This record gives sequence, structure tokens and C-alpha cells, in this order.
Amino acid sequence: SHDEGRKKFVEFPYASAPVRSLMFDLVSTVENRLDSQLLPCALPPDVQYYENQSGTAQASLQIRSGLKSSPIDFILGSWIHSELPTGGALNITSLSAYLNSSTDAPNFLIELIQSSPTSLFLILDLPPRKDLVLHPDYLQTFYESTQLDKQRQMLEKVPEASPYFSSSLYIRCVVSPTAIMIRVETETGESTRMEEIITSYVDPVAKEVIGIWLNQCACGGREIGESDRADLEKRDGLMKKKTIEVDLGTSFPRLFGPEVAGRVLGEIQKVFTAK
Ligand SMILES: C=CC1=C(C)/C(=C/C2=NC(=C3\c4[nH]c(Cc5[nH]c(C=O)c(C)c5CC)c(C)c4C(=O)[C@@H]3C(=O)OC)/[C@@H](CCC(=O)O)[C@@H]2C)NC1=O
Repeated sequence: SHDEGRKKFVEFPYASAPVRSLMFDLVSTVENRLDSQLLPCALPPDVQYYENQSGTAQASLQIRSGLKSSPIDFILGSWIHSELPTGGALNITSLSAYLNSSTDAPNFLIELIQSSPTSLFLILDLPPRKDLVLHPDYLQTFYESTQLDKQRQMLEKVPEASPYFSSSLYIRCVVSPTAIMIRVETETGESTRMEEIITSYVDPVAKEVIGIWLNQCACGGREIGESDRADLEKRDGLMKKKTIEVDLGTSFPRLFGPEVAGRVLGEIQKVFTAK
């Protein structure tokens, strides 16, 4: 049933304690605030949890669609664990929230990509859904008045943090001017420092950003005119299509093999293109 899939998901079994605690809190915050607007996860059990042939890669996926009356399109949570040939492991945990075309407010995204105990990539953003040059009021409402850049500056001052530039120029287009895209590198053999950075810096900033998204975007009540709706749906569709290609297009078949990757990507596409 759907709560077994959810239970396995929120265990985040391969995440470090601070990452598990943060992701559990973020999922709980979103579910508690939006629960009445969300349907249970309807993914097949072999997509809610899947692994590759040899069992060296495991993953969990939860997608909860919003009721028709809700501005929520869907909430997507995922964790992926893959043993690396070098003996280390790749762990990707992500939580994203997509709004539908009843509002033009930004979406929410957090991704923690850990390829070793001393190396973490953090993506934390409210990706805009309108062009910011054409709509300065949008920039003002969602990025200036919310002081999101203060959150980015909090993490920028961590000595071990440096800006992460995605190799995908498209990914760089999609993010907001206040996007947090950093790489944290701590001393080898010093895993306590990474845990301290996650607990003392990443955790509070992520909770601040998701609070802004819930208050100003998901529950902000910003309506959209009928004439803008078609353009917004087109832009949303393109962004979903392209981010799947960039994020998953090469990594999924490599990590899970073509058969499992095809099955999981097929289910994600269904939700991403659902009307
Ligand atoms: C909207 C704004 C977005 C931004 C800003 C963004 C950023 C990035 N994600 C990357 C990746 C990534 N994400 C996920 C989760 C996931 N993504 C989707 C997308 O629909 C789904 C459905 C799921 C759950 C299954 C996985 C599994 C995965 C990778 O393997 C990949 C990665 O870690 O490679 C090292 C990086 C690719 C580019 C790069 O290497 O720089 C880059 C950091 N991804 C956005 O969508």
C-alpha cells in the first residue's frame, strides 16, 4: 500500500544522519501544510522502490499529485544510492514541488548529491516560472521582498563551500538569481565537519527557503489571467521535459540498466505530462 512506499522513502537509509533528519523534516513540513490538497502516491510498488540487476544501486521515489482544486501539480521525493567502483557510494536525495497553471508562482527544489563523505553538492532554489526581465514585479515579489539572497549569502560564507556551475547551460538558465548551487569539500577523514555544516548551515537555510515557498508560492494565492495560462503551461512542460533529460537521461540507464530506467522514467513522464 502507499504507506509502505512512503515509510521506505522517509527512512532515507543511505543518507547521513543530518541529511536524513533534514529531508524527513522537509517532507513532513510540506505534507503537514499541504496534506488536505495531496492525493496518496499512486506509483506502482516497483517504481516506489527499485534497484539495478546486481543490487548495487537502490532507489525510492514518491510522487503525490495535488487535487484539481489545489495549485499543487505534484510533490516529488526521491533518494538514490549507488555503490561506486572506487568503493565509495553516490547518494542523491531530492525533494521538488511543482505548481500548476492556476498560479505562476515559483516551484521548489532541493537536491543533495553526495559522492563521498567529504564532498556534497547542494542545489536549493525556487526556480522562476516567468521571465524576470519581462516581469520585474515577479522578481520583486518572490526574490527581493523575501530576501532569499540572504539565505544564499549564509551558505556562501562557509569556508568549505564554493559555487557549483552545472556542466549543463540549460540548468544554469532554469535557476533563479538567488539559487544556491554550491559544492562543499571538507578535509578527508574529517566527516564530522561535513555533518556540522549540514546541521548548522544547510538545515536552517533549507527550512527557511521551504517556508518562503509554502507561504509565498504554494499558499500565496497569486492567481493568473486566462491569457497567460497557455504560455505558462508551455513553459512548464518544456522545463519538465528538459530537466528530466539533463538530470536522468544519462545517469538513470547507467545506474539502473535500460529496463528499470525505462520503467521508472516512463512513470515519471506520465506524471510530468499529465493534464
Ligand atoms: C529545475 C531545476 C533543476 C536543477 C537546478 C537541477 C540540477 C541538477 N540535477 C542533477 C542531477 C540529478 N537530479 C536528480 C533528481 C531528479 N531530477 C529529476 C528531474 O526531473 C527527477 C524526476 C529526479 C528524481 C528521480 C538526479 C537523480 C540527478 C542526477 O543524476 C544529476 C546529478 O546529480 O549529476 C551529478 C545535476 C545534473 C546536471 C549536472 O550534472 O550538473 C544538476 C546538479 N536539476 C533540476 O531539475
